[in-house]
Amino acid sequence: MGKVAVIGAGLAGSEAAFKIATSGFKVDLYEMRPVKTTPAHRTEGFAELVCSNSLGGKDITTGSGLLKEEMRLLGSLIVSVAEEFSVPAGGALAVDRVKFSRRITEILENHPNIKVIRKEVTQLPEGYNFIIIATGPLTSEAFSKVIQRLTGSEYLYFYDAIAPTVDADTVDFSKGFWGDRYGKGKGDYFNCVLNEEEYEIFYNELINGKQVPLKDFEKAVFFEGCLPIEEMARRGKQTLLFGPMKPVGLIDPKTGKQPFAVIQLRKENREGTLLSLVGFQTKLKYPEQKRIFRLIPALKDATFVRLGSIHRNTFIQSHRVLKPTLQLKKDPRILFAGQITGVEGYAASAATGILAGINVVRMLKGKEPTVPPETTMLGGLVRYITEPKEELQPMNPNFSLLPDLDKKVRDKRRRKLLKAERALKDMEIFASQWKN
Ligand SMILES: Cc1cc2nc3c(=O)[nH]c(=O)nc-3n(C[C@H](O)[C@H](O)[C@H](O)COP(=O)(O)OP(=O)(O)OC[C@H]3O[C@@H](n4cnc5c(N)ncnc54)[C@H](O)[C@@H]3O)c2cc1C
Repeated sequence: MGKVAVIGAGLAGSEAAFKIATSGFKVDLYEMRPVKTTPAHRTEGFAELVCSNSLGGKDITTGSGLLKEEMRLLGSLIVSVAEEFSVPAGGALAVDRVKFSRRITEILENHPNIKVIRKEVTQLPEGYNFIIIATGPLTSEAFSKVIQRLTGSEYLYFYDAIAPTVDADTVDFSKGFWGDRYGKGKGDYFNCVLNEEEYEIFYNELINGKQVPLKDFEKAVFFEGCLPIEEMARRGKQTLLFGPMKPVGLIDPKTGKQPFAVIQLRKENREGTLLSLVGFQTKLKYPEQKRIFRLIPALKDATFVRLGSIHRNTFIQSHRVLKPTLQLKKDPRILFAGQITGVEGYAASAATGILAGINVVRMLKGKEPTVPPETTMLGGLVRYITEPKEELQPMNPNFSLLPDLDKKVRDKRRRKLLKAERALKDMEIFASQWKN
């Protein structure tokens, strides 16, 4: 029988170890807490929720709700324990975080196939047939260096500067034009145009917007390369016009002139259904981001599918180093799961842990590793993080990750419902067949 190590007993590592153990295989689960802790964790419990106590919405017409339903079909430990200790939270699955983590710890510590080893892993442990790395966004420094050696240093990020992303369907394309600066490129940018007066209003709101207070461990100096947009604006009224809002090299076809200022939107996925605001990473509070960015004429009615943020986050460039099966291309006996792969949020991290566990079980049985169909949220998510692109930014589950099944259906909710039903049907088949 093969030997498996799972490193990190967070959301992803707990799911992976549980899947392997309940499939009848032995697994060593390494967790460094309480011997060494992270700047965000407070306890020694497994699957500790470090911030919000919510695992996101339950409605299957939301990306996060659909993903959790798929996880349930795959026998998720996190989802079943979350339901056991849920607390009222409207449409969201929120939990009593202490009882939740305590129960998961109990289940894993008492499982006959799991051996828990409480120590910081500083080298890749030897003597294992398969290793799952699930050390999360706050991977210890010593182990980050190991990952860096495994993936190549240029493929490991330590800070995460996320720019807001909007649903392309909600952008007013009459308030700007497509084009690259100096005509270089393939026309992947949409330029939202602002005149002087619009810029003035936007600028004043931006510098006075309410910011999220920095947590102690985040009080790092911002890199010049990823300054929050409002920080940059505070350096002077002209700074943005020479930075991310510079209009040079762009001619508005409507006026034949260079606009006063632009905000560029870049396609975030192949289909172009998601567009991100280039260079607009921010520490503004979420409601402030929506209010202020909707002052940009083209974004007046925009739906934000992701809001901007900057925080410490260790993650690999999965699209360069991982297969969709979550195996390291260079060494397929090593798999990655959780936020370190570039997915974001409790549920998405846990879901990738289940997939890593499934693939290790398959390989232990001498079978090829697998990926859920692309019509499922988990299938869409792992394809998204591993498909070729310029750069990876952490990704939440979102409906635009799934192929459009019926473009003719106008009603958005109905289209989502159709996608969700199809996803669940396909996941049910996958869940019943992955063991074969
Ligand atoms: C400050 C902060 C706030 C967040 N808030 C939210 C939120 O509100 N909602 C949300 O959905 N998501 C939030 N996230 C994201 C969320 O934490 C992650 O998506 C999720 O916890 C990731 O799961 P994971 O299993 O990948 O990592 P974790 O849950 O972090 O698990 C990784 C585990 O690995 C252990 N470990 C690290 N290095 C080593 C080592 N060398 N040896 C042994 N063990 C090691 C850690 O102790 C930890 O237990 C937040 C993240 C951070 C950092």
